[in-house]
Amino acid sequence: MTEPSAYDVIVIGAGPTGENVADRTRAAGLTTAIVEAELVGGECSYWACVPSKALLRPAAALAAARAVAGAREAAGGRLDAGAVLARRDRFVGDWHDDGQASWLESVGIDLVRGHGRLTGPRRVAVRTPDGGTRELTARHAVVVATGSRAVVPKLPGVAEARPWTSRDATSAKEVPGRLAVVGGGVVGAEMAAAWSALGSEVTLLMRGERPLPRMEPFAGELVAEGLAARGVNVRAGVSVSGAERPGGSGPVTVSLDDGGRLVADEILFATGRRPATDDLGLETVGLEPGSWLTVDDTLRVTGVEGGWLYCAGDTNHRALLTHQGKYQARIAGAVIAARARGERVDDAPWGAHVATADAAATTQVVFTEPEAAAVGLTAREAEEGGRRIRVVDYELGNVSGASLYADDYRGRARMVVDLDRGHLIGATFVGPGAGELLHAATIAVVGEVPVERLWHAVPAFPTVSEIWLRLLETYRG
Ligand SMILES: Cc1cc2nc3c(=O)[nH]c(=O)nc-3n(C[C@H](O)[C@H](O)[C@H](O)COP(=O)(O)OP(=O)(O)OC[C@H]3O[C@@H](n4cnc5c(N)ncnc54)[C@H](O)[C@@H]3O)c2cc1C
Ligand SMILES: NC(=O)c1ccc[n+]([C@@H]2O[C@H](COP(=O)([O-])OP(=O)(O)OC[C@H]3O[C@@H](n4cnc5c(N)ncnc54)[C@H](O)[C@@H]3O)[C@@H](O)[C@H]2O)c1
Repeated sequence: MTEPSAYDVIVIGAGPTGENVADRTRAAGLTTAIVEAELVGGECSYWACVPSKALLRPAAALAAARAVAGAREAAGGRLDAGAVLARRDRFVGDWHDDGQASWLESVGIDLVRGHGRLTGPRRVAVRTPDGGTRELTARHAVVVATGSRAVVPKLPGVAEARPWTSRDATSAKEVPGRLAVVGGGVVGAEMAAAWSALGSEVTLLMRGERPLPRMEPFAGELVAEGLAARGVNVRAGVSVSGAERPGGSGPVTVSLDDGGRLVADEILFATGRRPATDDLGLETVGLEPGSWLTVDDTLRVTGVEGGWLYCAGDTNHRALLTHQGKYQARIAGAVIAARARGERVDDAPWGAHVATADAAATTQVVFTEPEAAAVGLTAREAEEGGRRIRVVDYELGNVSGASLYADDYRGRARMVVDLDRGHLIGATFVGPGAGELLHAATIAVVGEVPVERLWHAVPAFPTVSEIWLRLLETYRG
């Protein structure tokens, strides 16, 4: 038997999070191996963020031109679905990871291809593609960054009906004639928007009243209106009870709990995620296989003796977003390096070694038409957390910059101010291009900038950012 390869740090999973942890630990001088079972770059690069945004962007560009008289007349045609899919394919490198793998090599991170499993404290065994096993040991830390997988509910006939998950919805090579989308979360809303723009007849089936239930209610309302205006049949308050695709081919018949039926060519389940931890050897270190891993603010998994196990990205369930995973990765890399060198860990809120923003300032942009962008707490979350708040709303269409940006611009903004602390703790912007308004709000929340000081941050005329002036004027009364 060959000796295990010894590293300072082993990262399991080379998605955006794993790559960034490895980059930080090797930059700190720690020898680092990264284990990847599929493609370096992870779900985000090949079956999630990147292909979904590549599918959505052409529709947004066309909608932007159509929203301006004069340009509208030049933008009368339909999207070229073939060209959109080809552009998506280029963005995902045709599902090859050579570029990302050679970047790992160029910076001195060892890539071990195969499925990684913990076999005990600081030990990882990798089942390699040639059927062999490689044993690795870590002097300082093992980091789990294995991400998450789509959940498909166990309903009668659904598995046999070969449903789409987000992987199929982002990698499909043809536009289905009719697409049923189950679930009104972010994946459901974005994929309904993308495929309807590409020519599918889309029905969005949601259990709740509106899409995007985690955002301010007006976000879901405006996004539902936007989807309906673009031809999506948005059906609220309905649950799927089963599906049937006789012989596994041809159209799928979807049964609904109100007794109704729906026939589609494909059915997408966009019904949430589960952690990719079921075959990870968690039981060998006293943890529950298949569970989300609980971490402290330094990203160290709680309840593991010796404190050598870390978890960042989707798998810790703090915020299932690429940019938050990468933020956690930067923090985890710094913490592991500090502990390895025996340095003091700066774990006060907003310190160098804690992911404080996960709880206080998570950001998200939903790339529907209109876009919905949010940072920090919603009014409801703030109230449930016992904060004394003031909520200020303003119609984005009443800002001159917005009316120049698009005719009949429709959108809304909200800021949530903590009255005891005197600064923003949340903000939401919904409207065409609203995603680009978000970072100013993020800086105000993270910087805890007093509202009175924001009065001196003068937005340029005539930009949509003048929304800030209007929100502050409304706040002052
Ligand atoms: C359709 C869709 C669109 C999205 N759009 C956005 C967006 O626009 N913006 C955004 O911020 N977020 C978006 N997300 C969320 C985003 O994709 C995830 O938050 C992100 O991918 C998480 O990164 P990660 O590195 O934690 O995990 P992943 O990207 O899932 O990477 C984990 C990696 O670990 C590997 N792995 C798993 N188990 C093992 C093992 N045992 N051994 C070796 N390797 C293993 C996997 O193969 C994978 O490569 C989207 C998600 C979906 C589904
Ligand atoms: N632009 C972005 O930032 C972006 C885009 C896509 C995904 N993501 C991230 O990926 C994660 C996964 O997204 P998602 O949309 O799959 O999950 P989600 O948890 O956001 O939404 C899933 C939705 O499905 C519903 N649902 C669950 N079971 C159901 C059932 N049996 N029938 C009907 N509805 C059901 C839930 O009520 C929920 O509204 C999210 O946390 C999101 O943050 C981000």
